[in-house]
Amino acid sequence: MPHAMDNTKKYDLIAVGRACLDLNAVEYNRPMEETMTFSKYVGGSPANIAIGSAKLGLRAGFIGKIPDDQHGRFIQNYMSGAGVDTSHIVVDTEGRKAGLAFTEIKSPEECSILMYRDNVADLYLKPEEVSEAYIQQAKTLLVSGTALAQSPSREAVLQAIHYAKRHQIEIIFELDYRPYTWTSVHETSVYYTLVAEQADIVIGTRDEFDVMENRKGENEATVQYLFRHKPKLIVIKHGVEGSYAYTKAGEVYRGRAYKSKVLKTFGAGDSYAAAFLYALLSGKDIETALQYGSASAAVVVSRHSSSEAMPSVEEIEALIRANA
Ligand SMILES: Nc1ncnc2c1ncn2[C@@H]1O[C@H](COP(=O)(O)OP(=O)(O)O)[C@@H](O)[C@H]1O
Ligand SMILES: O=C(O)C[C@@H](O)[C@H](O)C(=O)COP(=O)(O)O
Repeated sequence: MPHAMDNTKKYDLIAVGRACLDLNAVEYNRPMEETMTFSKYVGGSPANIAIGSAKLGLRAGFIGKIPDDQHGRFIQNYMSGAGVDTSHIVVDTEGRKAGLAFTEIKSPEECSILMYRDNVADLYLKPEEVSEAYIQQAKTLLVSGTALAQSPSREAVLQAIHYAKRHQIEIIFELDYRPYTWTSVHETSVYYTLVAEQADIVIGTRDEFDVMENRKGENEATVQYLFRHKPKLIVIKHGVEGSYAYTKAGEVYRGRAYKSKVLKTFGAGDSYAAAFLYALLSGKDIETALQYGSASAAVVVSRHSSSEAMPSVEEIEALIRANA
């Protein structure tokens, strides 16, 4: 990370995409139909990553659009209380709503998410609402793939990427594939490929890279292709099987998942990304960053939420030490 030690930058990471609500089943181990109560948390993958990395001590900012209602104000207050700069979150003026993610916890292994994403404010962020001066103050720009699903959010993200490139800000692309937001896998593949080719770091699950390639692929072929373009670091996650980090120089690192008392499986990816990026941006090596990501995910899958559950540096380091 060339900018890792650049202290002239006001922000370590600015995330662009959705800040929404998670409504997590309070009664576990039963289907959604029988779940009567839900707890409210801030959610949305890039918001979770910004919150998680701020909790770890990164200076994080956020670009997105929230509704002009109680939910929008809850999101903004929570994020700002968590230490995320919310000065460039735009408030919608056209009656759009917050995205909702109801979670079902049927068993620790069997979890699913029911998303309500019609007319959601986040997908209406416009390119003219993205500030070049703000992005210029960041070491890295984290782009969520879901924000590419529809216009004008798609153009807003492409605009943000253009500003980042203009000012040599590193681009991190989190594939963050949410099928309900897209109308066609071909379209997803086109935009994912376009952005992945321009990013410095690409992070996703094996399944998400398959969506990008629109075929069932293999890690070797994926990285070989992307390394012919801009990426210099590619992280491919394989759930409980762990994850791999590939560098353009040809190194391959394996991160193993830590044992955890799993309550639910969602939140793993966002907590992994927050801690992995925290470690890299703090100047740690890739092997250590993989341990941070895995440890952070192991903590979050044992807790009820994705955002509120994000661990501290001390918790992550204690878990790594305990598994050394
Ligand atoms: N059940 C689990 N127990 C412990 N760690 C897990 C578990 N599931 C995932 N992880 C960790 O979280 C990382 C990301 O999980 P993964 O399921 O691949 O991503 P996503 O949540 O984005 O689908 C994994 O590489 C692993 O380190
Ligand atoms: O990203 C969303 O809109 C939903 C998230 O807030 C939710 O907590 C979640 O699904 C996180 O899952 P992950 O991708 O496994 O981290």
